[in-house]
Amino acid sequence: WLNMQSLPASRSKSNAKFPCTDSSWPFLHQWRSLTSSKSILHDVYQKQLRDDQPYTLSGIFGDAVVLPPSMLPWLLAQPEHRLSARWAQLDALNTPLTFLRADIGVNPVHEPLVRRNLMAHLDGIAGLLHEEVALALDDLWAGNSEEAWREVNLDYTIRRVVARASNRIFVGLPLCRGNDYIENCISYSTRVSSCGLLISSLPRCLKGTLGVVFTAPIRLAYSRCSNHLLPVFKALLGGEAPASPHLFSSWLVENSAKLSEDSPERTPDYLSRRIMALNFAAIHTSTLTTINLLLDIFSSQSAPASPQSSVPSPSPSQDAAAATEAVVRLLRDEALTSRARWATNNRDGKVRDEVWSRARLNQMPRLDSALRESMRLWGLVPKALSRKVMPMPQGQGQGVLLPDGRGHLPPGTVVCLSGWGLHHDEALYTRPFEFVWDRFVGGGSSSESAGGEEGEAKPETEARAAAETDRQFAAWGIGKHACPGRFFAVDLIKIIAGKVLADYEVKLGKQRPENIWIECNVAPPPSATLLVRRRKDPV
Ligand code: HEM
Repeated sequence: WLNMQSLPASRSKSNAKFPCTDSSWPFLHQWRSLTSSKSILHDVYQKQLRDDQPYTLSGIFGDAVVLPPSMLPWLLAQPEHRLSARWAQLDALNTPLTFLRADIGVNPVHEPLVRRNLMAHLDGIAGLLHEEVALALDDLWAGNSEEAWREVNLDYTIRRVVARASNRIFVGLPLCRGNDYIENCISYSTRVSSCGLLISSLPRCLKGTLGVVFTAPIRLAYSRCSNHLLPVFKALLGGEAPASPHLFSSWLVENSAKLSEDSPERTPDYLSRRIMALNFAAIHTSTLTTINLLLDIFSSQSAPASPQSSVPSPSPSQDAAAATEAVVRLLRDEALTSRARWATNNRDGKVRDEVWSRARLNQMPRLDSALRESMRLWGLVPKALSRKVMPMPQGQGQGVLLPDGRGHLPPGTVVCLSGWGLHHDEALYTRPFEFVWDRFVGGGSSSESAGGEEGEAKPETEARAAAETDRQFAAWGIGKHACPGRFFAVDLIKIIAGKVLADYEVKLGKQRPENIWIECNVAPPPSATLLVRRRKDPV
């Protein structure tokens, strides 16, 4: 623990001597990386396919050594105490500072509950997620009128839908609908990311003092959220509120009872901070992924993946709007078929009750494929699988040797792979820069040389569900540290997108707005809007 703390906190400087990803002067490539990471990450991957060498990537927010794709199996085999995923994540956003209590990030007791309890309850919570999504979307998109078209800001509205639905499972009713709580959850999760990045750009000597100033907005957001969370946990701990099988706050309290009497993890304050760490993991990531998916679907113009596909190819004479309409129709048909199969209707044919379950969500292969394809195209971590070289106990050597003597990495070095390069590798994905929505439905020619997680050969037409990880798809990470919340996130995003497809008419301007890059972070533009109108008679 002491060893870990004594490592340079964030803004890693690579002492390893590898060629730079960019031939300009060292100072210049830090600045160039701020706006040009997309081409830098693409070029370095292409170079590595030829020379199989590591490269140093310099950036304002820290340096990293980009390993060639051939080293992926070696990287995955390294134990956490040598190459640490956790410390790479903690450093990247300075979470020991930005989570306000170092041990919330360093000792993530909420993580096993995501792996175990959240996974085990996915079936039971799908209906709750749907109920919250439906209400939140109607509040934010439909307003009082079903007649008029409305222009909605995607970032503003989807962030609130995601925050409300996630908190339906994290803390339950009525808090998940409390305006002050939700606004401050959003503020907290946004500020942990932005302040974390800002602190990363500071010289080490200024982090302590300026860190306190920069984290002030996070303190404020936490303090406001804790006004709501502390009473919830006091009631759960005191037995005044019943435990619930589908509530993360209940699982946290149950778990804390197994810890020693004097553990701070048993206090309402720590339990509240755990909920905020979950909000941080869930809100920003799921919001951006949903927005990318909606923008991709409602601007889709690509030919289908397979010539046998049921989607008509846009011909030169067919206008873009007709091509998009054809894709939307197929996805909407799937959403409506699913509703028809899982709903009970009133006598007048209107839906009375809908069953939501994993079985239902698993029967939406078109939407699954579109989501996976959107994540392939825009994966939120273009610098994938970041790992930090940890110091070894005395006598066991310092640092890590790369395979085949291709270099030595001193402690503190951060390594990664070019996830962007991997996802846009023409040998793995035909038409790599296009949104081919049905690429993973099966029957497509998506990943010709695709292998599974264990490297086994996969047939060309293999369908891939959005939450699956494999060695050609790094959007969730790969291997034992792959995102444990991905099944929950995929269910939520499919529920939101399915609802939009079934119940709303949507128009997007002529072109999909360009995503923005800030160093190795890529996101849809916060100003992106859609024109929406609630369908009068969705079915
Ligand atoms: C679309 C939404 C999401 C995306 C794109 C995403 C992506 C990721 C990625 C790329 C990693 C790092 C993997 C690595 O280093 O190899 C990660 C880790 C993690 N994610 Fe997610 N995530 C999402 C949603 C969630 C949600 C909803 C939760 C919790 C409910 C969650 C909890 C976690 C945790 C606890 C880790 C750390 C795992 C570890 O280090 O072993 N994520 N996520």
